[in-house]
Amino acid sequence: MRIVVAADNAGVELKNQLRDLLRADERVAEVTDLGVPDAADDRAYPLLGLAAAEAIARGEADRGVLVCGTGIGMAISANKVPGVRATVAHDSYSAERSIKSNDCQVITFGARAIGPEVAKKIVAEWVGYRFDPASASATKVAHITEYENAH
Ligand SMILES: O=C(CO)[C@H](O)COP(=O)(O)O
Repeated sequence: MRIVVAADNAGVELKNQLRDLLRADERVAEVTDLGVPDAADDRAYPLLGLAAAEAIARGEADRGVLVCGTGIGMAISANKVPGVRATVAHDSYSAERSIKSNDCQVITFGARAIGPEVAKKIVAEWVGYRFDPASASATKVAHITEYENAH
């Protein structure tokens, strides 16, 4: 699994912790950090979120972990990229269902809303989940893709 990570300056500290966790995870083949590198970089969250989602849409990464203050702006931004599904998931069950029900490639966190240890636990679990393309949920996700392709 190849994972892209990105954050604005509100989320950079948590992003760096999650990046390091993922780099130490033997289930993860590659972790690409699109920035920001530190809190002095004040690029707005959509620039980072869109860049990460575009990397997934181009097939350069399988999944993304995005962090801003709330996680909301990153999710909205990533969802604008055709083919990419993203959500905030600050609890274990939502993170699991974001993969198993929704085939989301992107999970987002709000560094001002969740503690780092909870976020790390959720990410470690999230890496282990897989979407089943033969599941009943796949038919539902297909409606989203069909809409996207038709507009
Ligand atoms: O949380 C954010 C966007 O959802 C971002 O980190 C801060 O955005 P702002 O409240 O507009 O500064």
